[in-house]
Amino acid sequence: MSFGTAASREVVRQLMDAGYEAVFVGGSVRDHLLGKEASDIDIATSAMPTEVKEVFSHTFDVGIQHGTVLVMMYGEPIEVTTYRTEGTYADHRRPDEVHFVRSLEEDLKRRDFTMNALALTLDGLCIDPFGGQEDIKKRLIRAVGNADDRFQEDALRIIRTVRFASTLGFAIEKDTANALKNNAPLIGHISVERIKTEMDKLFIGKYVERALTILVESNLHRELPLFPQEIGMLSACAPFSSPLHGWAAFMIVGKFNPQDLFKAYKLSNQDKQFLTAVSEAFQERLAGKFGTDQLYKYTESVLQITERIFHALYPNKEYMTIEELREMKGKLPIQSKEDLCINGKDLMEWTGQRGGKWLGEWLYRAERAVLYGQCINTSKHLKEWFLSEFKRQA
Ligand SMILES: Nc1ccn([C@@H]2O[C@H](COP(=O)(O)OP(=O)(O)OP(=O)(O)O)[C@@H](O)[C@H]2O)c(=O)n1
Repeated sequence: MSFGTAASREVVRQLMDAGYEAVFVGGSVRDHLLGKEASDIDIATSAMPTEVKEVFSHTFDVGIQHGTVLVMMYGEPIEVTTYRTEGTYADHRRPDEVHFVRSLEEDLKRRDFTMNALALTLDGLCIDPFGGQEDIKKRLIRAVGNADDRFQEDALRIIRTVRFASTLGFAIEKDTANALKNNAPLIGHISVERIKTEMDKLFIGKYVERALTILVESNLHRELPLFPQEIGMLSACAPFSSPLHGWAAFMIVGKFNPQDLFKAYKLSNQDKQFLTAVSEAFQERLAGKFGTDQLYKYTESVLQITERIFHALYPNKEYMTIEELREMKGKLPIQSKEDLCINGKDLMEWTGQRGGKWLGEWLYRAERAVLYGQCINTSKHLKEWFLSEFKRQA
């Protein structure tokens, strides 16, 4: 099975033709060996950044201080990074300095896990100085060299370990697992944005329950800004079909005030909107409210995760599957305001009155009338309904 896109293969070929070494590296090689479709193909080369720029006519300096040049090939952007070692990591996050080197092995040595320290040549030869292929076969996450060093260099790797446990279902090798526990407090050096990105990936992993257990057993959860006490409950809400479903369960199981959660993990406005809706829907569900109003006002996604959490917390209570929710929602006369057959212009025309606040109020009433079956959603029926109601109120 040949690896890489035509564009990425061409970039490797041209670097080699110019007399440099060039190989595929990183997560895409790992995923390829796992039989998964590889995305985000990275190329590493012995050429210095200035030399890479000499080989190609279309390049961009995206991270040249770290050795990365973006090469445009057949309209596709390809990242090419010079083999490098990294200096000290004063803040446990970013290296203070990088040194460009001509040796691939030196470059692979600075990487986090054996499964990520593999390189693939254009001919499909796997360069694997740290036994990454064997670990992939054994389904093991093992740090390259000394695990303490790897985590101390870059504390994000601590969360990456658990994220990979979630997405790949791999076990963590003993020394790496010990180092994970011992270095847990370093998580404090990572920005919440980065933690959030890793948690997003962790939530949608196929093995999320196992990963959540690892997180707690390694005491990593204590270092996170917020974490629910009831880990079993959180797991019971899994699997999650999107990161937001994971955060919703996290919020409800943890009994967190949504505002505290938003602040702690710096969530986006879009995330906040979704989670606020889940929080409200859950309260209504608890209060025994589940009817036309809820079906109408919440999206299928909000309803689905709310039901899932409700079921996990109250397993003996009745629960609706996504198919049932979808069917019930589908039976509503309208799905949203936009489906209403009339608009403000119609109301102005029928009454001869000018626009104003009253329009919104009457459109809302028309929406409820249709939703609750008091009027059919056609222009003719709505006109009749409206004129009689309007006259009655005048
Ligand atoms: N904290 C990190 C992040 C990345 N890497 C190295 O850089 C490569 C590329 O990292 P990234 O683009 O983040 O990809 P992966 O995390 O490996 O995979 P995915 O794309 O699935 O997130 C990794 O494979 C690994 O060799 C590392 O050593 N330490």
